[in-house]
Amino acid sequence: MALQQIYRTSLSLLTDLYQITMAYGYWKQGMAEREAVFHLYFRKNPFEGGYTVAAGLEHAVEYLQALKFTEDDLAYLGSLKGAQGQPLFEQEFLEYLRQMEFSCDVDAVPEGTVVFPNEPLVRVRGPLLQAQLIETPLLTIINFETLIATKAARIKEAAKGDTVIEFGMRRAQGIDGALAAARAAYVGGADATSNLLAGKLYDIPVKGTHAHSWVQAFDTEEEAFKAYGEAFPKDSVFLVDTYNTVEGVKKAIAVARELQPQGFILGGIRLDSGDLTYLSIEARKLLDEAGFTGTSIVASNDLDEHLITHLKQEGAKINVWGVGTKMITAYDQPALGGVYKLAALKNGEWEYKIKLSEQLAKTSNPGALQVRRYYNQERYLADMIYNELEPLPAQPQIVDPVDVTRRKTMDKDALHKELLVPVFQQGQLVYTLPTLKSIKATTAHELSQLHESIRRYVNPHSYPAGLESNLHHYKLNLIMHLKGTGSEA
Ligand SMILES: Nc1ncnc2c1ncn2[C@@H]1O[C@H](COP(=O)(O)OP(=O)(O)OP(=O)(O)O)[C@@H](O)[C@H]1O
Ligand SMILES: O=P(O)(O)OC[C@H]1O[C@H](OP(=O)(O)OP(=O)(O)O)[C@H](O)[C@@H]1O
Ligand SMILES: O=C(O)c1cccnc1
Repeated sequence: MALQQIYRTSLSLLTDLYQITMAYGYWKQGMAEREAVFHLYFRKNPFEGGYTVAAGLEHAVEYLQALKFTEDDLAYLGSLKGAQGQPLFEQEFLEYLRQMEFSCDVDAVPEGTVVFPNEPLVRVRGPLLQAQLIETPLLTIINFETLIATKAARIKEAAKGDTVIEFGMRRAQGIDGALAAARAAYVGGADATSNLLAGKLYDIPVKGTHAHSWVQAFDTEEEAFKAYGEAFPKDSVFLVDTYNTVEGVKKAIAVARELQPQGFILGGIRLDSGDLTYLSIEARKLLDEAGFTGTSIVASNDLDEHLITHLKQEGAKINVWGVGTKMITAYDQPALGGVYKLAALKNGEWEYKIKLSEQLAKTSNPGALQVRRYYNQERYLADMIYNELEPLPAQPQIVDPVDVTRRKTMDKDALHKELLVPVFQQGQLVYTLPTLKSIKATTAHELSQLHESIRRYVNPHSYPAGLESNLHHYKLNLIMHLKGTGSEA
């Protein structure tokens, strides 16, 4: 219950006011218990990339498990006044909220899974009032963590097997921005964090070096290195760029030699400014010549996947990457833009719902959706978004979302997996939350199943993911019906 521990016992008011006003309205209309289906999905991969890494489910589960209005919450809601000073909500409604127990079915894509636009990451089916109420917090949690996990995956990919340490806490968007992002970065690919509380809460390995102030606090750089080396004879990484980087490396080597008889091991040096390619090459030469071939070269300073790729292409001799601001804030795209849309409502029979949009691609999808991922021994082949409430044809076609005349015919039973798995059934948790380490392993495996051309940064290929053709046609007809333009031929 990490989030609750940090903040407070109830997060039930962590939602937009309009969720509660709609809840009140549904309750008054007698619609509160009508069965509804909502989907949480995004429309575009972040960072102009070719994939997205799902994250945040564990926090979403924690939130849903604790969804209960406390006396304090209800007193606050009871104190809210409308424009004429009248109470906003009737006492009887507050009583309904007091008795409310979460009873939805929730299906979701496990954390670490690679996902693509328009695929539901979470599907909620249950009483309309409840399923609506949880829109905002689900989006808050899943949007942010998925965004950061994706950024971290890109950065880890650029590092090509080198260690990546998340150094971003000081630049994060507030406290939870630091904690949730540290976890998401680990899910995506970071190997460790400098954030101690995240390390404790989530069991993420913690790592670090020292700051420039440590060096400044001593009369000379040598004294600073020596003092740090005496404190940490087996775990020292010296920051060498406070005054002159090349001289700093030479001093680090001299101190390491001096302390060697006492069993000192120089774990690494860190570069935090200047030309990281040139300086790392020079540092590597000096270290190797002095016999410190196992000493790591850590680099930090505004790094991201593009700069890391560039430095590697230039031949930089860096093997540990400290990445802060650009990873923890998803600097080049600060929000994922995931949405939560009503897709079906029961009125005796299921009625399918869509939200119209100017563009077909932005119009939401009706039904109770599942994603079937076809794959072979080597890689993932294609994803089919289909309506679980309707039968699947034996040879379903996947419709290309960009060019609807392009179709891919699949054998329904060809090797596949369903991405959404049961998480809550009638409000009861039925999902065993994987450990963070196994989620991280899932991410690495998932990424390995994507063709390189989908993982590249510049103009990545788009992975084939589209609607099953019956669903596609149903959607087109519904759009034409709602627009009053008849139906598809
Ligand atoms: N070889 C390189 N090619 C491209 N960019 C580099 C290279 N080496 C370093 N950089 C990047 O150039 C930017 C400027 O670095 P520089 O150290 O000159 O300035 P700075 O960040 O203001 O330094 P300081 O931390 O001392 O204030 C940083 O984002 C750094 O990561
Ligand atoms: O650059 P980031 O990816 O965010 O990584 C974290 C940065 O935080 C620290 O320094 P800080 O930025 O506090 O000071 P500095 O810029 O003067 O080194 C560290 O030395 C890194 O440079
Ligand atoms: O341990 C480090 O070197 C570190 C930690 C946070 C931010 N920058 C660097």
